[in-house]
Amino acid sequence: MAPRTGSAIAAEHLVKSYSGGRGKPVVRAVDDLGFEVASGTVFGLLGPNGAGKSTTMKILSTLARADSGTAFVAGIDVNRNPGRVRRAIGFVAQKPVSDPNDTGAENLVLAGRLQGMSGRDAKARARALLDRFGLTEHAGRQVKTYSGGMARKLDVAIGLMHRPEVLFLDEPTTGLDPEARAELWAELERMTGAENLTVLLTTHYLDEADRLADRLAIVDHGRIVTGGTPEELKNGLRGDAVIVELAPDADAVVALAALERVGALREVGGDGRTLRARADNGAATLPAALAALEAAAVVVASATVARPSLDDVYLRHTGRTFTRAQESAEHVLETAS
Ligand SMILES: Nc1ncnc2c1ncn2[C@@H]1O[C@H](COP(=O)(O)OP(=O)(O)OP(=O)(O)O)[C@@H](O)[C@H]1O
Repeated sequence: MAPRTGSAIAAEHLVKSYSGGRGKPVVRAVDDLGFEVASGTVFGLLGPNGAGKSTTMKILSTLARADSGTAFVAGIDVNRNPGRVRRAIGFVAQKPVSDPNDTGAENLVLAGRLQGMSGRDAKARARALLDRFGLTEHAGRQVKTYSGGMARKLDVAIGLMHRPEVLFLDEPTTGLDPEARAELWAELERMTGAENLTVLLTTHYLDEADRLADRLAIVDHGRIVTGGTPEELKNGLRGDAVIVELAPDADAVVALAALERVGALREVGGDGRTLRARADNGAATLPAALAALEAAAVVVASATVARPSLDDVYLRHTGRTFTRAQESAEHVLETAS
């Protein structure tokens, strides 16, 4: 496959398996996965822990080799020319890369020098990036004194030192508090506009994908289950979500049957005490839904109507809510550790 003009990333039929270790089955982390990212755009890979996002990113950034499939990054074949790909990309991993005992400015200049920049160029670029990320007044402080949000911004700046064409951001805001997340989102939005960068972002936060990604792909069990702009994905669902939270002793089976009898509701389903359905006009349908539940002697704790969210998109394509998928992935990780 040759990359299409205008696409900064083009991946096709990628497969990567890991041995599960002593007597355990092989894990197919990436399973026939492919997508394209237009130059100068932000593309999000959204999925719960273990979906295969990091493995995909590692293949595209040459840190891992696919068992099969092809991938071009910045027009370069990752299998044939990994060295050239590395020079064209920046990679911001989940773990910090800065030296905690050096200052922010020292970390940036060192990163630039390692990438082959002259001392003067590295210092000028470091100054510009410190300014862009609001770190100028902290430039002379050791990184170990930075807050989590500041250290994360520095990691992104380090990834940008050598002016990459494509930036990989692996779960950029995991572990940050809500305020630091919001601040980093704003910085990332400004940065992508100013640097004419292509960004591939992985995240398990629905709101992060919704806010930052021009287009996104939802990944589940190593495969892309659906993709598009956040708006396209949400509009594809037609109608509002009607969400009913049952009281603790309510019978969920009886409640589901009652909702299924309401003509204006479709896709009625349940996840524990939370029941969900779709309706063309959620607000107009809610009274009938509540009346049906009352007639069936089901006690309701709360009921809401919402415009479609990416969680609804995820549910439609995978059969489970994102929160449930994330919880079960975390359970697997805890059991394994
Ligand atoms: N080096 C490895 N050896 C064995 N199994 C691995 C390895 N790396 C990843 N896996 C497995 O491959 C699957 C996909 O993992 P991957 O890290 O790509 O998912 P992810 O969506 O990025 O999740 P996370 O957000 O937790 O990083 C998981 O089942 C994981 O346990």
